[in-house]
Amino acid sequence: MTSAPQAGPGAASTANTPDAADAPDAPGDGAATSADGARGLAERAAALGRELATALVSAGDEARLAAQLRELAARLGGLAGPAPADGTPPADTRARPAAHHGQEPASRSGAVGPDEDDSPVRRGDITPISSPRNPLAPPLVIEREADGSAVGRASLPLQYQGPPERVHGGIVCLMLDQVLGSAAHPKGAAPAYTRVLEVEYLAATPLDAPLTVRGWIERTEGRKRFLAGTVAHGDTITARATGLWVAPREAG
Ligand SMILES: CCCCCCCCCC(=O)SCCNC(=O)CCNC(=O)[C@H](O)C(C)(C)COP(=O)(O)OP(=O)(O)OC[C@H]1O[C@@H](n2cnc3c(N)ncnc32)[C@H](O)[C@@H]1OP(=O)(O)O
Repeated sequence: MTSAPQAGPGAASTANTPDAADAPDAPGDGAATSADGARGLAERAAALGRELATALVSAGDEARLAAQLRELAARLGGLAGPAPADGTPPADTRARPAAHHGQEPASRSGAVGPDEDDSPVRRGDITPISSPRNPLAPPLVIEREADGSAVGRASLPLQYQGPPERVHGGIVCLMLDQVLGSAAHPKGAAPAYTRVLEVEYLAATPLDAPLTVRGWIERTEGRKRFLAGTVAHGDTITARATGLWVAPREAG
């Protein structure tokens, strides 16, 4: 096991998950006009995107869906605030430059990895499982434990369903990839990538229920890091995984 906070690609992908205290206000609270309005706006809009996805896949009649769409549209419009007279977006909400592909991690909360810099769009900011600004992500909130392991928590709504009432197996695997990837990056470790990920599905992973995903390093051999992890609902381990993360040779 490692004991330090991590850095690296897996880490970066998890580090943008906000602490509860740092999380944006609930969506629909009005226009995001604070100094870090771009991030707040993006995260609020992403939250509405998640609500939209849930509404679209939920059983219901068209009238009910239409009402939900109108309500969401109103809340989305409320986030944007009044349009400037000349149509120019305010400076802090302009489209950011395309993502770079550097290795530096990002952290919103500091709970995992060092604090993020102010670079435009950070790789860790956009993963489809942990990013608060990506409406595809639940998001899974990942933190580093004192012993160096990583723990992610999420409750997955209907759009993540595979078999009825169960989380899709690919999503279970995605959560494990992300959390084990975070655990694979103790502070100062070279970036490493998933080389092997084996998942055993032991029991149903329920929708709309608190899930805990854990990952830890079992051993390290040079540039190879062997990981293990679990997904649990309460005391029930619904999946477990082992994996190998490898730093490219050129990383030294
Ligand atoms: C930053 C923010 C964004 C991050 C998002 C979150 C990421 C979440 C995690 C991911 O999704 S990572 C993305 C998916 N993974 C990849 O894209 C990795 C694709 N694979 C590679 O790029 C290369 O395979 C890799 C750099 C990982 C390694 O290539 P190499 O050519 O250097 O090595 P190779 O693949 O031949 O094998 C590496 C070592 O593993 C060993 N190995 C391979 N399979 C094994 C196995 N099954 N069991 C044990 N060892 C195994 C292999 O023998 C070898 O050991 P040795 O170096 O000691 O000889």
